Amino acid sequence: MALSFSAKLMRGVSRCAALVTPKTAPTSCRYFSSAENSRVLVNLNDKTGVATMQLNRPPVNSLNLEVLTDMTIALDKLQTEKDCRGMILTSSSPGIFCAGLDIMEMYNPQEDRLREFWRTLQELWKMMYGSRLATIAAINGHSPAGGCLLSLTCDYRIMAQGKFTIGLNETLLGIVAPFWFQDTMVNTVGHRETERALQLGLLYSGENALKVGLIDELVSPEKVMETAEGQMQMWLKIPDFARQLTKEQLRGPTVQKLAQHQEADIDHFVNFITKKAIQKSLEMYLNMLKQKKK
Ligand SMILES: CC/C=C\C/C=C\CCCC/C=C/C(=O)SCCNC(=O)CCNC(=O)[C@H](O)C(C)(C)COP(=O)(O)OP(=O)(O)OC[C@H]1O[C@@H](n2cnc3c(N)ncnc32)[C@H](O)[C@@H]1OP(=O)(O)O
Repeated sequence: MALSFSAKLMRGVSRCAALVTPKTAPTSCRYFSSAENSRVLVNLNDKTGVATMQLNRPPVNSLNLEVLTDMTIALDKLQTEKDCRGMILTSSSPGIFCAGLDIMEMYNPQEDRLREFWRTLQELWKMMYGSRLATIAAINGHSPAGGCLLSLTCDYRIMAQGKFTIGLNETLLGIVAPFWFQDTMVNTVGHRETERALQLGLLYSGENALKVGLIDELVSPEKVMETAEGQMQMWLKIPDFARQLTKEQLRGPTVQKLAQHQEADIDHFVNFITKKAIQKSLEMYLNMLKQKKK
């Protein structure tokens, strides 16, 4: 019998539930996942109640089924820690926050895995967008497509200055950002800017992202984490209950919309991605990425 998503989550939680506390760790800092080969590195500072989640899948932190699953499990675990109040999402590879979904999950896919991949992304998005935690994205590098989406699920975005770009560029790959990607963008930058950005597949510079409100602050790369930590202190000055209820009122309807159409969205995604023309577009984009190096 197929396991429900929550059953799979519980199975995953029990698999990685042991908290690892390396001898060298400060006593206030608990490591949920610190092994260098973990795809997601998570620690919780018991003194501040702030967790840090680092994407750790070099070279570009592209999101495959395993990374998405690990993130979902880690977030679920943090949210059940009653003393955890905030989370900073960042990357262990300065220069790349996240290259978005792993295109290899969508290219020549096996249908079962493709379905599970999309469902896991949906679940992660719902958890992140509706999280009881105050969440801040410390965007320390490029953040296209799914990378931009992840940052948009946070309550506040700080990006590193430099040549990095951010945006929902799906149309450049010949694919279409689904309604819930679009909703998240509309809720952040408004309808008109979303129309322009998504149709053109705009990748914004940090300066332009700041102008349209896609990010909240642009700071030098070495200041990204300390700015995130400082900003988090402000968010945590607000009583949790009041902040959480306000967030729920503002974001709940958007989360509900996906929850109500989740199965249809998976069918739609699978039908769309497996079309010959879409596979051709993905192949051309992958070739373009490889050619770039030569
Ligand atoms: C109506 C419709 C309704 C329903 C749904 C239908 C549609 C589906 C919607 C799907 C939504 C999709 C969301 C996505 O996120 S798609 C992914 C988009 N990502 C990108 O476009 C980014 C591509 N990458 C880059 O631009 C660069 O890699 C980056 C991030 C700027 C970093 O540059 P650089 O440091 O120079 O690194 P390289 O380019 O050399 O990359 C190194 C290595 O990684 C491979 N790679 C890069 N990105 C990805 C990726 N996203 N997936 C898989 N692999 C990736 C790259 O090819 C290199 O590989 P190599 O083997 O050559 O080393």
